[in-house]
Amino acid sequence: MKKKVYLTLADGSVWSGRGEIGSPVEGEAVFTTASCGYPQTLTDPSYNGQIVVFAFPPIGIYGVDKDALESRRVWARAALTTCLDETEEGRFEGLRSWMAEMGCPVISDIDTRGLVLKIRECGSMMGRIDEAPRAPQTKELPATLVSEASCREPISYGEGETTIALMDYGVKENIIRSLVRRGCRVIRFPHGTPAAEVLASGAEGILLSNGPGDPALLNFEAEQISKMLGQKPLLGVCLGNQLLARACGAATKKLPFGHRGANQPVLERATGRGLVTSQNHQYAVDENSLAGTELEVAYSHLGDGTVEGLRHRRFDAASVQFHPEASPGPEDAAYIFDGFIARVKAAKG
Ligand SMILES: NC(=O)CC[C@H](N)C(=O)O
Repeated sequence: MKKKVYLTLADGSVWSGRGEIGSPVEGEAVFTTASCGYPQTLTDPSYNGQIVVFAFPPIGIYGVDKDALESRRVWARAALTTCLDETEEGRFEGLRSWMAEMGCPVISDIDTRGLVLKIRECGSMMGRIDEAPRAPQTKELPATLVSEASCREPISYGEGETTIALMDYGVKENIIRSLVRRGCRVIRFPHGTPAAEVLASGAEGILLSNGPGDPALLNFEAEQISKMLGQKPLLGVCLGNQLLARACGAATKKLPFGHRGANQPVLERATGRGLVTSQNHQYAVDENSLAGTELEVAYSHLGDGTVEGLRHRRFDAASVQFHPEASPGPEDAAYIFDGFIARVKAAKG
C-alpha cells in the first residue's frame, strides 16, 4: 500500500512523495533528463548506490521489456518520479509491479522539478527515503560499489574470431551485445583480475567497462590497466575512460551534478563533428591533470567543456566518457565500437 514517504537530503531539505518502502533507503540523489529508457537506466550497474530522480514525467508508460535490460537486477536504490504510470495491462509487465519484484522502491507524486533545480544548484548529495523526515546517516558512497556489480568468474560470450577481454567494473550488457553483434568473442573478467591473467587469455583487444562510484578509489584497477597499456588495442567507456586517465597518471574530479541523459552534446575534436550522446556520470577527467601525460583530449562536452574522451599519443588506447552502446539513448556514437574492432583486427594482422 502506498504511503506518504519523505526524501531528506543532506542539506536538510525535505521532499514528500508516495510509495512503498520496506526499510529506509539511503543513496546519492542524482537526476537524469532522459525521456525514455527507464528500464535500462534502473538496471545500469553504474547507478549502484544512487537514488535516481527522473526529470521527465511520467515514467512507466510502456512497462518493462525484460529482454532489453542492462543487467539482471535493479541497481538504483530508488526511483523518484512526479508521475508514475501504473498501467499493468499491455504487452509488458508494469513498472510498479516489476520494481516491487526487484525490491526497489518507486516514489511518485514528488516534486521532481524542484528536486532537479535543487541538485543543479547545490550538487548531487546523499539522501534518505523514510516514513518520516530523517537526515541521511551515510556521508559518502562505499568503495565496494564496483565489486558488488562486477562478475565473480570469467564469462564467455559469442563465437566470433576477434577476442575482446572486457574488464567488468559493472558493465552494461549492451556493451557485450554490441561487441558480439560485430563478430567478437567476449571474455568478461572480474574487476580484480590481474593484468597478466587478462593478457594470457588470448585477448586481442581490451575494453574497460562503465561502472559505479568514484574512480579515484580504484587504485588496483588503474594499476592493472597501466600494465596492459601498449600490449593490445584498448577502449575505455565511461568509468573505463576515467580509469585509463588514472592509469596514465592523470586525475579525475567530481562534477557538481554530472551528466545523465540521452541528449548530451559532444564535440569530436578531430573532425569538428557534433554527437548527441547517452551519458551517466558524476566524475570527469581533470583536463589540467593531462599535462605531462601522453593523453590528449579527443572529445569534449559542448555544454560545460569537460573532457568527454581521450586518445593516447603513443599507444593504441582511446576512451569515451559517453556511451556508444546507448541503451537508453541515441546511437550516434556506435561507430566507436566499429573503429575499435577495426584497430584490433589490424593489430593482429
Ligand atoms: N557510467 C559510468 O561508468 C559512471 C562512471 C563513474 N561512476 C561516474 O559516476 O562518473
